[in-house]
Amino acid sequence: MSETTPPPVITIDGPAGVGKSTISRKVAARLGFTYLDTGAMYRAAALFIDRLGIDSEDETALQHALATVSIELLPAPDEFSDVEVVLNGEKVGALIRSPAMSMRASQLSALPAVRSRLTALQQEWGKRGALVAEGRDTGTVVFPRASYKFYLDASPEIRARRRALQLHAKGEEVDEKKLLEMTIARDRQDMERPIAPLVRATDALLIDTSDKTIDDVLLVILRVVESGLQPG
Ligand SMILES: Nc1ncnc2c1ncn2[C@@H]1O[C@H](COP(=O)(O)OP(=O)(O)OP(=O)(O)O)[C@@H](O)[C@H]1O
Ligand SMILES: Nc1ccn([C@@H]2O[C@H](COP(=O)(O)O)[C@@H](O)[C@H]2O)c(=O)n1
Repeated sequence: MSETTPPPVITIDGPAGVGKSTISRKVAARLGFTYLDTGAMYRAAALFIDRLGIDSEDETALQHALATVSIELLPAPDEFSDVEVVLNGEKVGALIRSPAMSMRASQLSALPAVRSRLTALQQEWGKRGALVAEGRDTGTVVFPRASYKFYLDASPEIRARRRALQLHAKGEEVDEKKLLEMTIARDRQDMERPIAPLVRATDALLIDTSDKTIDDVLLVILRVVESGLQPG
């Protein structure tokens, strides 16, 4: 029996608002890889569960409902936009990107039924072609044998500041203190859950983005990938 080599996967993990989507989209565009936003899938799953009103303690009901859910990610029109998320045929991009949905996705993503279903769906993506996958556990759990792994980090204050600027640019009202509190709370939830917590894979290259521009970070990643050397 002949073994085929799986398509290459680059994983980019890190805490909330550190720049994973921004950087991953650019890396994917530069390399011609598909961009996989695993956080968008957790957000869509949270919306799905809440709409059905399933008791999050009811593992069997969750497993049953999630077994048939359809979560599609449509390519973003350009490297600056979010992927479009289609939940059971409905475009839900605008509904899942609010700060409230960020927290809800974080709460529900700790549930075993949610994690096992979404991990399986994400691993299917990895079989179809070259990927840049970003999230919290893409280098540790989803694609432990990824070709290249990166872990982005920056202080919560810097991340909340960047998020505030981003929302401000969109004309949204911003309470930076509240954003900081939510960032810290979400990180804690994601880092302290028992299953697939946010942690740097031992073989991931740590990039502290605090004093780096987006282009600096992009350059570091592309240099590693184009050199063909494993980062870890
Ligand atoms: N190195 C950087 N320097 C300055 N701003 C940055 C940098 N990296 C990202 N940003 C900005 O920070 C904001 C948050 O980035 P982004 O949405 O990519 O983070 P994320 O890690 O995907 O967040 P989340 O985990 O909530 O999905 C964006 O406005 C982005 O432009
Ligand atoms: N691999 C992942 C990706 C995301 N999550 C959870 O989803 C929340 C939203 O993710 P964003 O990247 O879109 O902000 C996040 O806070 C995590 O709780 C995850 O568990 N695993």
